[in-house]
Amino acid sequence: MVSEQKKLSKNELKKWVRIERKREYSYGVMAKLEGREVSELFSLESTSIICIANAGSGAMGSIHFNQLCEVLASFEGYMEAKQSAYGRPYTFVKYADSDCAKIVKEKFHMTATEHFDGKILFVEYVEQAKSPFAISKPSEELIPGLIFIQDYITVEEEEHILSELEKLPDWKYVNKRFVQHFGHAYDYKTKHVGDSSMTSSVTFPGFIQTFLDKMATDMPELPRCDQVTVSRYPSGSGITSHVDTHSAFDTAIYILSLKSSVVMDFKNLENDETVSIELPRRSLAITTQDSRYSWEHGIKERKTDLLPNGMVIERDDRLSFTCRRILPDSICHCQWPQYCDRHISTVSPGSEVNP
Ligand SMILES: O=C(O)CCC(=O)C(=O)O
Ligand SMILES: [Fe+2]
Repeated sequence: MVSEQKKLSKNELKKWVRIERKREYSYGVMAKLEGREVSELFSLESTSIICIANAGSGAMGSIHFNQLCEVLASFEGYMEAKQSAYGRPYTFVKYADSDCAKIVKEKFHMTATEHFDGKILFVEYVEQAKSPFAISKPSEELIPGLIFIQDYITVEEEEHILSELEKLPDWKYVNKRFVQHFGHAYDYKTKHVGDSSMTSSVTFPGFIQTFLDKMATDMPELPRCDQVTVSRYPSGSGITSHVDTHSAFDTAIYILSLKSSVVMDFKNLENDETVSIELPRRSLAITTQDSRYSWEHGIKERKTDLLPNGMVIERDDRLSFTCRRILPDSICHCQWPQYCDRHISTVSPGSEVNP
């Protein structure tokens, strides 16, 4: 580096020193906010995840997150970006592999480009475990009966579903979120199959049918769904802790997360123990057994989430599919009579019925 510096003119050297100072400052801010040493933040080996240390929600005069994503998404292998919590001026971006990430790092690190009006980015590789893309594997032991599949759909499948969802008219507003119901007519007021004031359509749009067929093929032992609720959660909204009504739906409830990850809290009704897990975008969570019948699940109303590995990230708008099979005779045969609505007619305060 010293010999290279010698070749620089005085002005170039001054500029270089200024950029170096900015870089050190950005890394210092990030280390402080992450509660780590600068040396622990980044990986010297190339990885598929990069961190833009000076662009994010709290970066003054910096590049807006959406603008950043738009540019970085135009590079091959782009999968997803996660923004740190508000006030944390850095962003993590995941590519399909380290070769794709390398092209982006080499293009932008310490370099002014036309993409960002000459602004310079500081780009480093990050190890998966120290990133918000750490594999989140909620253990079956923590929440019995919960089946979790990371990356159940591909980036392309998610893109297709999201573009189809954009076209849907008539979202209904319910408790700060928006919903659409598809499939088997089901009346949420009477809790019976039949007349439905809230069902958009009893036949599924093609892109939902394709998804249901995929699940039926992959998991033939589980109930085949005939009812789908599509929910759109503006950042900051959530869903009250609840158990999907026993007598309304069959033994497995499927939740597909789209566009943004979120932390979902599960509460064991036997001892009030709470376990929070991340539902990354494109993942599928299936509640069966205890997780279906004797644990509540809900999403807190807040704009940021603390991930299991300690990272704090900003929520984006999230969409989800909740897929279920309706019990035609409304009779539940579960082994949790103490929590079953065939025995209990009242619902605990604050809970939602058939969200
Ligand atoms: O949207 C989600 O992630 C969960 C929705 C849910 O729990 C429900 O609709 O019953
Ligand atoms: Fe639910």
